[in-house]
Amino acid sequence: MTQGSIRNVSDAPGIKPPAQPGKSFRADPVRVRLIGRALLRQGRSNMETRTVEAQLETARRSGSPSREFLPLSPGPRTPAAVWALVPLKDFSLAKTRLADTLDAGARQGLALAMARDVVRALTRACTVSRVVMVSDIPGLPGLIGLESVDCFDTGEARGLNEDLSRAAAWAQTQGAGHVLIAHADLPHLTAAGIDRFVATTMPGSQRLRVAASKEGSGTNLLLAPLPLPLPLVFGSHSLPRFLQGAATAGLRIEVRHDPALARDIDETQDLSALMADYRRGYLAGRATAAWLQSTPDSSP
Ligand SMILES: Nc1nc2c(ncn2[C@@H]2O[C@H](COP(=O)(O)OP(=O)(O)OP(=O)(O)O)[C@@H](O)[C@H]2O)c(=O)[nH]1
Ligand SMILES: O=C(O)[C@H](O)COP(=O)(O)O
Repeated sequence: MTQGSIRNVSDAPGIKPPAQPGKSFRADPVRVRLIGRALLRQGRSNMETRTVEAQLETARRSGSPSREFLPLSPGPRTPAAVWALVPLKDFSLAKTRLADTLDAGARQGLALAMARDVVRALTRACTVSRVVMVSDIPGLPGLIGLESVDCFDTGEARGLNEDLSRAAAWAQTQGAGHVLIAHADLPHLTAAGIDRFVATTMPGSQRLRVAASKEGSGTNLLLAPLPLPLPLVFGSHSLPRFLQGAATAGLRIEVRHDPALARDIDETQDLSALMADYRRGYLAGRATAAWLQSTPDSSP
């Protein structure tokens, strides 16, 4: 596509037109910036889309070694060993709530970048023994590009909670004492923040701990003993449901409202805040920063 062919927002690469042209377009600063960038960079987003797709295609071709779990190297286990589980759905299906702002290729790129950052932070946390991605994405370890990360291959789609429950049960058979479930859309996550969250886990403790999302209704992190003492209920407004589940089971659950753990990226306004943080140098996630940096007018 050439510059001359971009006539309006819907022609701009990487950006979808607002659902209600005019109204939401004017009201939404992040969309304005994104559209401005798209007009400036013209075909670049298409190029990025191809880059992400090329990576995905390469991963697909190489495939996961099998539908079985990737081999894990044996290591010392203690009853308190905390294993991180990061659920990941197909990147082409991710971040649908950003569909009014970003096209499919851009959403894939952002989802992959944030996943890399979350996984990286977990691998650096002293309190986490092992990091396992829970997914059916072929070749995922290669896509994430980090060593010492494992993948629990979920096989056919069964849904987030079922996938995580099975991964948690398997982790227990491998020696995990606790699981730390971390969603993949937390680009502000740092090893220090994770260690602060996990630090006081006691061997054999039946307590649960959750990190609330910024709205206070979602569950960004869950630390739970194994076997899981309550059913997983991730999804919309999961936090009150976790609290209810713990109350029903007579379990103690601690809710942390830590700004460093609260900021998931779901909606367009989250993306706007993310860009503002990035510009002020307040973004921990390097891959997400690179994704933002790759737009010409976001450079300092
Ligand atoms: N393994 C697995 N992971 C999932 C599944 N559904 C969602 N996830 C992951 O769970 C986390 C929370 O996902 P959601 O909030 O449902 O989806 P999202 O892509 O972040 O955003 P939306 O598409 O806008 O809802 C993300 O890390 C997803 O990749 C699933 O069925 N299986
Ligand atoms: O339980 C949760 O909080 C989630 O599974 C993630 O939901 P969200 O993406 O709507 O915050």
